[in-house]
Amino acid sequence: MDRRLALVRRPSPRLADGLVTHIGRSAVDVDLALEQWEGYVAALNAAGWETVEVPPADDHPDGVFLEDPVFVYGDLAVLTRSGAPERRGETAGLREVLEEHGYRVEEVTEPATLDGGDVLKFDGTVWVGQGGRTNAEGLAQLTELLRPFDVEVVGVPLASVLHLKSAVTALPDGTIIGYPPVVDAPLTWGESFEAVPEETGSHVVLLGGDTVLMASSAPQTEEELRGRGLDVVTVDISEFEKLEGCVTCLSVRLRG
Ligand SMILES: NC(=O)NCCC[C@H](N)C(=O)O
Repeated sequence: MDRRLALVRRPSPRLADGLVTHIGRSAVDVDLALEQWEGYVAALNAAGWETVEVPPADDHPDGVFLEDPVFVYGDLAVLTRSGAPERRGETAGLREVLEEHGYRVEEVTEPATLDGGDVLKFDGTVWVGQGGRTNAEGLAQLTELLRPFDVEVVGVPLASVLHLKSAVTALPDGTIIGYPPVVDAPLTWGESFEAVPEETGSHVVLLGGDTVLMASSAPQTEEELRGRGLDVVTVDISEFEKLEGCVTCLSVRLRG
């Protein structure tokens, strides 16, 4: 079986100062967040994923949301340039780790902005949210970097949520699930789109086969996904949700 490897980054002691954009600020319990992060890592490990900790970014409150500073596709790793200037230093230390794991590393450059959380890939298509964090130049540079691959890149307008993957993710069979009030362009996916009843239910990490990881804050969606025959693993990430974080953004899954 392929080796399954995921990168993670330990939460900063300054986590509680993380950015909030589309929700009100509420107090984050940093000790509880650390326990929840350990639970998240344990869930990945229990599902057969080896985890590698990248160097911490303690000066960056949002550094734990590792999906945003890097996007991987095939043998390519793209270090991003966040639309939130406060988050730009989070790419530090990632090039070395990615090169160690055999990636060729490219960087998105000014005036482009791109957050990994805006990039959803599934089966030869890459959808790129166009909102507060990723601009048209970011889409253009990513499209160029992905040119060597047999891939279709599609821009998706986004206004109601932080990132594209805060609104939609893909199930193992390619169904795109989303919570309609925050999906600005459902027609992008046509009949492949299916609504879920809770916002945090629209975030799943594919763990392999029919197993998905999701937040425990979406019990109705969990039941629906189990009803579809999926094996569902849940984790409590309440402290990260207070900062608009999701299960998807707490790790970067590498190729086998
Ligand atoms: N990909 C993601 O959904 N990342 C969550 C980032 C949350 C962080 N507080 C931020 O605003 O950037």
